[in-house]
Amino acid sequence: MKSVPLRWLIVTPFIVLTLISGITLYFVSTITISNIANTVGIQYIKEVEGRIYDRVQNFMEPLSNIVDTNLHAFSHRPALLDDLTPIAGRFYEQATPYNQMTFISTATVDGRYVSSAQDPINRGKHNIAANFVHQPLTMEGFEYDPVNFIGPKILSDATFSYDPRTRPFYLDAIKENKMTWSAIHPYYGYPTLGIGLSAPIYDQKGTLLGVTATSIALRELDKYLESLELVEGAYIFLAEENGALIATSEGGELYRTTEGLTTRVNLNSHPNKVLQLASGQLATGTHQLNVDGQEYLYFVRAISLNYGKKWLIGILIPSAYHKSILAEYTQSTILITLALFLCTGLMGSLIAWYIGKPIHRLNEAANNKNITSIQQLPHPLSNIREINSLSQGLRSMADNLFDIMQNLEKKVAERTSVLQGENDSLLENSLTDELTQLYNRRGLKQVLEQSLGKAQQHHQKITLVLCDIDHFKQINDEYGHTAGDLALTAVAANLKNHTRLAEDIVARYGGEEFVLVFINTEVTQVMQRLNSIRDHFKSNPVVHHQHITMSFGVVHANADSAISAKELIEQADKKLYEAKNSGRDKIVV
Ligand SMILES: Nc1nc2c(ncn2[C@@H]2O[C@H](COP(=O)(O)OP(=O)(O)OP(=O)(O)O)[C@@H](O)[C@H]2O)c(=O)[nH]1
Repeated sequence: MKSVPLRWLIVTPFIVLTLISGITLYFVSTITISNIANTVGIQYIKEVEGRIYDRVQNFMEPLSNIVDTNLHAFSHRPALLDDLTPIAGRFYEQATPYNQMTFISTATVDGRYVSSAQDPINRGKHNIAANFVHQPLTMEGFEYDPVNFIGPKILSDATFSYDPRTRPFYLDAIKENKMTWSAIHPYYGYPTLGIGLSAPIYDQKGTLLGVTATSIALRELDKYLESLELVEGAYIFLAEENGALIATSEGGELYRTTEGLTTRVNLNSHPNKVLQLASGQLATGTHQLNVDGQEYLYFVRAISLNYGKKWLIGILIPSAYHKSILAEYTQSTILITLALFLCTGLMGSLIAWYIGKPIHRLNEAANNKNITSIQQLPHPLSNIREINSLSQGLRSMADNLFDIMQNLEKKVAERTSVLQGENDSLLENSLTDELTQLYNRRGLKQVLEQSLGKAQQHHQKITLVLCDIDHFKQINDEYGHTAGDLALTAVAANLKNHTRLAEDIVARYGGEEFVLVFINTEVTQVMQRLNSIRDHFKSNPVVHHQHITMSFGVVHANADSAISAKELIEQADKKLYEAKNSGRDKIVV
């Protein structure tokens, strides 16, 4: 199996994980992002819509509460309507908390009218209007007086003839004979719409006493929608069920006056194309709207006010908005994830390097032919316990091996020395004649060739003598073999005594035949030696008073002669043969 580097083993899983995570995150985010964006968008819309719903409800609630309260009071205590002056104070106080409560009024069946009148735009302009104070059915404006309720007349206000029973709020309430909403209408002279709620007053016997009403300016709702901080490109509208606008986040006009004719702005005629197209889908619920290629999430919710009034809230948000936010988040998440994996991979690589480096060093030392490279490894080798214990193990193994090797070397040296001795002894034995301790024929061959080569190299003379004991058989026959051996030993000693130990050679050539080699010696000197040898035999018996003689064949080679050892011996043999044949005890040169 192919081995894998530690670094790759650690880093590869992180690279694979990074790729898988990146690809998975990319696909998951691409597929789910639009669903999530829609869900988030709808959540956002619902949250905004809830706030608007509550705001509109809170805004409109006082209207019906006040009418309800007054209706209840007058129908149970009709006498209150006998004097409308305190009613002026009551209405003034009721309107005080609400800046947009333009009128809180009551008209009686006999045509009297009193109201708390409030400027729909300019806050603080809060007065009393009544048509019975100085002249019946003549409307006048009055300052509020906390004691008398109706204070001095406001001179700047126009005085005009006014019969409330001819006004829509009165007529509608009588006609419907119940709590009735007025149509939403502009306040003349003011840039705001308004709406009223009126109810006929009956006493407990069912006698009609008049009509009580309130009206409110709706400009606050428009300002509220405008003030909402929405995502860029979003729109909100508040409209009636037929699409007539009550308020928008646009802050655009809500009614137009053309040639004295005032008309409400409807969604379907709105200059903003998004709002205009929104008019096509006023059913409550979630819709998708495409305006010039731009997708909008569009949500419509109904607001049910008291007494059967129903309005619509519409919210439009560009779908791209949440998608782009989510895409940014997803992108960041992917990048952070990838960066994390990358860092982890790098960290893994560093760890691998940290672990791998001492292992690599161990490996190098282990592969080195010199065992000391393991012994010389630093200690501790690494901060990793396992690697240190491996290094320690390897070091002690190397120490043991080192000791074993040293012992082995010592034993081999000892053994080699013994073998060398044995070898020397064997060699000596193989070259020496056991009986006479002279060179045997093999020894003679070896030393003769060396001496001959040396003599020829140094241009020295060399003389070889082959000699044989005469009639040696008779000694054996007469005295036995042991005596013959003693005789041979005595001959060898005599020959040896007449040669120079360092330079000359004495050898037993075989049986009772011997060889003498004289280096750098004149023939006359050789002859002297041979004669001395012969003399010694004459005066010294070799065994049992037995004297012997020897025959000699002498070959002399000059300094420049190129004769071989073999030729020397052959020639000497011939001379010896001559000596033997010519009567023995002779030297033939
Ligand atoms: N004791 C003993 N006798 C040996 C040894 N080697 C050879 N001989 C004897 O030497 C004798 C040699 O005899 P021969 O070859 O007939 O020669 P010889 O009697 O000396 O006569 P010539 O050489 O002709 O003078 C034989 O009897 C051998 O047995 C040895 O190592 N010990």
